[in-house]
Amino acid sequence: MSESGTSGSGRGRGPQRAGQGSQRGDQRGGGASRRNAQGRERNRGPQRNYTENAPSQRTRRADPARLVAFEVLRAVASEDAYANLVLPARIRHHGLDKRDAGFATELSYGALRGQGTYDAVLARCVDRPLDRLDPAVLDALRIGAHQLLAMRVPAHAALDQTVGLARAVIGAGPSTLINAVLRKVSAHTLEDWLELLLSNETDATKVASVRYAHPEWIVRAFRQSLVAHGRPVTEIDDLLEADNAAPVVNLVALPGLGSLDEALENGASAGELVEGSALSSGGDLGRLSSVREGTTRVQDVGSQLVARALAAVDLGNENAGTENLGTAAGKGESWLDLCAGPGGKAALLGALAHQRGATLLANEPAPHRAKLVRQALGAVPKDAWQVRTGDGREVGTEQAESFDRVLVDVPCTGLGALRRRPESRWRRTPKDLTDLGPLQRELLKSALDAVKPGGVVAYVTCSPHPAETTAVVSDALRKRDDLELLDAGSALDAVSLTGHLHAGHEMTAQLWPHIHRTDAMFLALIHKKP
Ligand SMILES: C[S@@+](CC[C@H](N)C(=O)[O-])C[C@H]1O[C@@H](n2cnc3c(N)ncnc32)[C@H](O)[C@@H]1O
Repeated sequence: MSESGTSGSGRGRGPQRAGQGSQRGDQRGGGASRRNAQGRERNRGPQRNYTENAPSQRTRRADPARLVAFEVLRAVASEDAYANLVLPARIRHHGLDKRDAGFATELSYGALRGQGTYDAVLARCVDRPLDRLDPAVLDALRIGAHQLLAMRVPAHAALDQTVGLARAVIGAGPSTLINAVLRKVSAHTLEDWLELLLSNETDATKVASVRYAHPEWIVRAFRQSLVAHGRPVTEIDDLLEADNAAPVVNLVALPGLGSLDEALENGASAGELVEGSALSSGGDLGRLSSVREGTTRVQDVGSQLVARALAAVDLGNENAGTENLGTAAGKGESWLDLCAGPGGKAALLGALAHQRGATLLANEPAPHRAKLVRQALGAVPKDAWQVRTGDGREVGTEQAESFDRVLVDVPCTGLGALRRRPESRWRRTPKDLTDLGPLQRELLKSALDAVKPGGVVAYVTCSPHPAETTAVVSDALRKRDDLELLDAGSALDAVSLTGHLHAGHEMTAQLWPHIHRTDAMFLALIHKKP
């Protein structure tokens, strides 16, 4: 299907751009593409050469990779599905090879992330409001727009294949509309479209919203978040842009149990922010025996840093101390992970607890997630941990003043991990913030009740929003006089390899995708006075 053109896809600001991949093309004929090892179609040229055929004479077959992307978008829109769960299942179902799987991933994630920008473009090319289009047609248009505006796909291939897909799965009538609309889309580059759409727009929030494909409320929320955590508001563009890049995959070797050697021998590179971490080279991690055994796990570096920071707090006990004190530090301590599912931080904490002769109770109310916690802890010797399936709000009264270290990683909006969940920015609403606030406060209260005098609670969210970070912590501190904040920025520095993350502000700490290349993880360390 692909015909040659010349290559070129400039880096620009806007929705996810396909990076510069290797130019080794796949030379299969028929419906197969000339995709490189990253699944990107090669030889995208600035010129727009269309086949002369009318839509009815063009391909009627759906290219399997595009079909997978279409099915992912449909499941997200009509079944409230999560793209990261649907995509692997659809890839398996259609038997895509590595290149086509890469292409389908980039196409589905990119079309979902960039939806706001593409809808603004499409609105200029369609003769009716977008919400009056058949939702399946709109998804096909979004897929076409992403190929035309942000991927290295030749325009004729993007058009032919998207129209072919529409003919095969939606019908002949809609494919004519899709053909006409995508031709209009292809008349300009993304930068030219943004210029056309935004040159007369004076509202900076609207500009950022369309340019970086984020809802306006999130643009405003991120500005507030930057300010709340002591960062210049001028970083907003970098922050929004970081959300549109495909996230790196980090690995953690469970301390005392796992090793990164195998991952490093297979192309991973050593992590620069925290010990025991590596940057995956991609591909199927299941080929690594250490990953299959569960002693090496996929985990964002931000999560690794906050878990290690909690474990490293010097509680002033004879036995407790920093990791450098070796296995005696923390001996005999009880640790609690109050909101543990699916168990990423619990696995790291469990391994650290085992190393030090401490024990971990991991709590999770959702039975299927509690099962995931057990699986995550599977590589850690069983005498070091237990899983409780129940409401974390009850632990504070049931097991008052029982734990030396408590992690309370509360359910949150996930605004700090938008790059991982391509659809979530369009699903979340400001109401989620207000709905989650009471639960976050009750869980923190339970954690503070459950910790022993002299112990420490780590309040963690994967969101930088002040409503679910600093406001929750200051409310808790206002209500009691037996609490004090420890310096979370210094605690993160102490467990980082660089020693200076510059994440701290007014005793709490905030990591950022555009600064630290981690999820936007928030940490407050609250010490209960002895
Ligand atoms: C942000 S996630 C925790 C992530 C986890 N710490 C990890 O690193 O894998 C929040 C968890 O809190 C759980 N949760 C929801 N309501 C809860 C409650 N009332 N008590 C305890 N946990 C709750 C959710 O099911 C979810 O698994």
